[in-house]
Amino acid sequence: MTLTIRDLCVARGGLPVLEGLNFSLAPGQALILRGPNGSGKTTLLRTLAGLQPPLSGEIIAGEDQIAYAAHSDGLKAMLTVAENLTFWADVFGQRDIETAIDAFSLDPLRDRLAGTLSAGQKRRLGLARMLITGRPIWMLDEPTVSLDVDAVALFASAVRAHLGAGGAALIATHIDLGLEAEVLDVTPFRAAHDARLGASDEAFL
Ligand SMILES: Nc1ncnc2c1ncn2[C@@H]1O[C@H](COP(=O)(O)OP(=O)(O)OP(=O)(O)O)[C@@H](O)[C@H]1O
Repeated sequence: MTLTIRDLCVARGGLPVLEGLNFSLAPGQALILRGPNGSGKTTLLRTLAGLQPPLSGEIIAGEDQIAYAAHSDGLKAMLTVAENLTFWADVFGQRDIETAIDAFSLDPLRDRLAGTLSAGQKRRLGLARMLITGRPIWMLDEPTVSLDVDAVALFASAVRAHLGAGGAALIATHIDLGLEAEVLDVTPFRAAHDARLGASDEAFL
């Protein structure tokens, strides 16, 4: 299923951050989101993932197509690595956690409490969750933060495999992942009056 964005305006605290966005993401395609700090990449991803409404425009995607990995890993500290993945498998109606464990080399950690993992290990587990969702369109916000070189390579391989299986990915990242991907620089779409100019109490949760 292709994700189609038409004349989209995304906002923060009611103030436009990015506007006039038009693009699509087809099966097998990766798109890298670029732009300086504060330019609106997270706001865009959150809007596409359905966590906040757009100010205007259209997001055309089928139901339950999008899986989102935010800055935080969303792990349950008192569950083990395997239990975290099983929990998410239950949420998304999936069974297989071994593919995700293999993809992110989590087997030696499978019985460790998630709360005891290092930052990079937590990130690997958070990213492994994407495979568990069974959803075709991945939205990833700075997925490689805390990852070492080997883990970045694991992540890039997982994305490649996902694309090869007909999935798609929209990835906000400042580093080169070595993926065959188009780049969408959000800079030209920054709203004339952006959220930096106004105050808002709205926090990203
Ligand atoms: N609480 C807030 N009140 C007002 N503006 C905010 C608030 N939080 C974020 N913003 C602003 O919203 C805009 C978009 O931020 P966003 O996090 O989407 O950018 P980003 O491109 O993901 O940045 P980064 O590369 O630093 O992660 C920025 O101008 C930011 O300063």
